Amino acid sequence: MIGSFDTSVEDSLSDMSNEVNSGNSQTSSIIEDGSFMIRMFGVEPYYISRYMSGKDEEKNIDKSVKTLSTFRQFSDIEPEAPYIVDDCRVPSEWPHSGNVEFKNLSVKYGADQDYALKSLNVSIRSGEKIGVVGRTGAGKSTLAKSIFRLLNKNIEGSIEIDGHDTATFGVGDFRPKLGIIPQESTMFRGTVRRNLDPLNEFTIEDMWAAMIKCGVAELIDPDRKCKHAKLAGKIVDSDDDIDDIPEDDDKAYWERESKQRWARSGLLVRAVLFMFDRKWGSYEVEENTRIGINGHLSTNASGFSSGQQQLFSLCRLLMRKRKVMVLDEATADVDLETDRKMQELIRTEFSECTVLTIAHRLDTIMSSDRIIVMEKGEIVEIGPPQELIAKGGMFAKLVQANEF
Ligand SMILES: Nc1ncnc2c1ncn2[C@@H]1O[C@H](COP(=O)(O)OP(=O)(O)OP(=O)(O)O)[C@@H](O)[C@H]1O
Repeated sequence: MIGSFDTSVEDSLSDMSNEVNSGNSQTSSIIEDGSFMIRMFGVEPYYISRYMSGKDEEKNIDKSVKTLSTFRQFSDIEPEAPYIVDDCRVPSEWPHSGNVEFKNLSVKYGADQDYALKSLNVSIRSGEKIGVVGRTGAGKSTLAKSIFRLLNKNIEGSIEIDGHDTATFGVGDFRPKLGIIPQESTMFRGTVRRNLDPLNEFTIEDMWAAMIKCGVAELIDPDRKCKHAKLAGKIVDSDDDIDDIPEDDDKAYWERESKQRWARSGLLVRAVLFMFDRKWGSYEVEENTRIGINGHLSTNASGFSSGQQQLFSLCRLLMRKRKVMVLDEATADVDLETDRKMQELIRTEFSECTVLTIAHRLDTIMSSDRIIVMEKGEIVEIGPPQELIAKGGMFAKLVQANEF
């Protein structure tokens, strides 16, 4: 996952920091021993010696000191729960149904702080779609974090998934078996492919199919040129002659294409292109473009809006369907129309999965099987949305005020 050490240590740390924030267990476990990294890269002694020798320009020194302090921050991170528990490994088929049970779950962020969740008791059936609502600070995200055991201490009670208390498993064992779209989507420096499939688990066809379903294919293939986008049949007419279309990662083709275009262009056009953009035509392989599955995202988000980044997160989840999934404000940054399409997609694609959807927007959760209404860390109402509205309680008031 942390594959960009070749670019610069600082970029990698920034990527890793994002991954940790998004709950990536693999990275968390790697950085939990920061001193190991310092030893591994020899960064601290290296920067100190450069700093002391006074040969660096001021900006390099600043960068070095910044990097050093980043390392120190990582080395201060407290190790989380064991990554793997040898005598309690996750069964290969777990979770097989997706029943989730919160039993007397209480959570605090610190020993001297108030409970953020208070004695939660709720059973969620396999395949149920649950909307979780409540005002700001009600405890919705804490509930999501608890499912992934991102809060390790000050937890009382248990969360059982298909009869197994998740606290008995190593976090590195069980987290990958569940799916999440966190509040803040993460994109990494590198190719679109790396962003969708950092562990090289999927085919190009899987990626295009997911991107088309989530409506992001056109963001990375605006001219509709990539073969697999065409093969997926939704981007261009089906009677296109696809034999002449290259593989997405056929670098030689695109270089040839680029030269041919150059050769075909008239003198005047060539002069203009030469002056303004010598790389015209180099399509899939051009550095620092986000075009095509091998297009590069030059910075973490590379010009994608936060809503578009959320759609990419949904793509990842679509490829890695899990029996239990949590969507924490996963479509909060997209417009209403796109949100509706995404909810429809979630209902059809994840029909057999248990999905907890945390949302402020009424529309996002109205078609849920049941709604959990939270207030000050407690569940104050639970039931099908229409029943709750008819009951005239807190959910009805929230709906009335459209205030989530
Ligand atoms: N990292 C933290 N450290 C200490 N307290 C926290 C932390 N994160 C959340 N809390 C507290 O826990 C309670 C529940 O917060 P939580 O983020 O779960 O609410 P929420 O319902 O998700 O809110 P929002 O709708 O604004 O996202 C709040 O009182 C909040 O102040």
